[in-house]
Amino acid sequence: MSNDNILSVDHLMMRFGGIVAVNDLSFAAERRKITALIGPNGAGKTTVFNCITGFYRPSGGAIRLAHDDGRVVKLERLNDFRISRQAKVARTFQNIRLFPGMTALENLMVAQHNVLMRASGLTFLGLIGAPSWRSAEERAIELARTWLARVGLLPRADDAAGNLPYGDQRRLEIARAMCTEPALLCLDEPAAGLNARESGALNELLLSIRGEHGTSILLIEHDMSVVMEISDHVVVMDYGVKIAEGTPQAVRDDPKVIAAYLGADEEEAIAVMESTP
Ligand SMILES: Nc1ncnc2c1ncn2[C@@H]1O[C@H](COP(=O)(O)OP(=O)(O)OP(=O)(O)O)[C@@H](O)[C@H]1O
Repeated sequence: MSNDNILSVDHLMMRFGGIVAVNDLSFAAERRKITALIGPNGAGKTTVFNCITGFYRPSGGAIRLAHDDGRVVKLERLNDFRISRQAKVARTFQNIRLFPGMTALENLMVAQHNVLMRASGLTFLGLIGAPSWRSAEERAIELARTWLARVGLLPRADDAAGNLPYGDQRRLEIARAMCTEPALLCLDEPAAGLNARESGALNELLLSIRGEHGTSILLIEHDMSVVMEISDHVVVMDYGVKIAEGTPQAVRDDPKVIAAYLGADEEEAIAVMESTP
């Protein structure tokens, strides 16, 4: 890997009472690349995400995010609100967390709440319809419509998010995260529950977010067809520690990785070994 890392995780520790969920984990995610974090169930992947995105305060170690302009943010010291606002880290969750009764467009407007609240002068300018507020609102609608189009959901902009098919809801969540204009996009199992066609569409979307949009992506994923096809770098965890990292091809052929998956779940082990990068 080059040294242009957007994220550096150094000696990360996370303990829950007597359980050591993440044990002295170090890895980096390169700027404008897709880094995948994989490993059998319970390996500690989501805990790492929760530390990066401020849901958990790590028991030890450092997590640094380096912006394009050289500014470095110490994520382990910030709460989740500041991490999304100052560090520009956005995430999606294993379970879909949209507002089901709001339309697809409204879900993307809610994501821009911080920008709109500032533009509204904490509601006053919004109430009187000040020009600065109106132009901020127009920009927010434009950004929302751009991302709806990018994920193929513009025709369904006015449909309730909860009425969309499952695969569409997953893409809408990614669009919502992108409306916050993140420097780093963290996706927790975005392919969970998708069929092969939907996984293919997800791959294309993530490659375009990395390629055309230039956003760095950190991905937890069990679907090896996604991991092997789109990742630039793969970090493999087992029992809270890193057991391997490298290109998709290198980790797929690594005996330690195969052993970890064999010990965990036969179906997953076969998926790793049969996957083609
Ligand atoms: N809030 C918590 N309190 C106590 N233990 C926890 C907590 N969160 C995670 N753990 C434990 O930490 C370990 C790692 O869990 P984690 O969810 O990070 O694994 P994972 O690799 O994301 O698993 P999966 O692929 O199944 O989502 C597990 O043993 C889990 O039970």
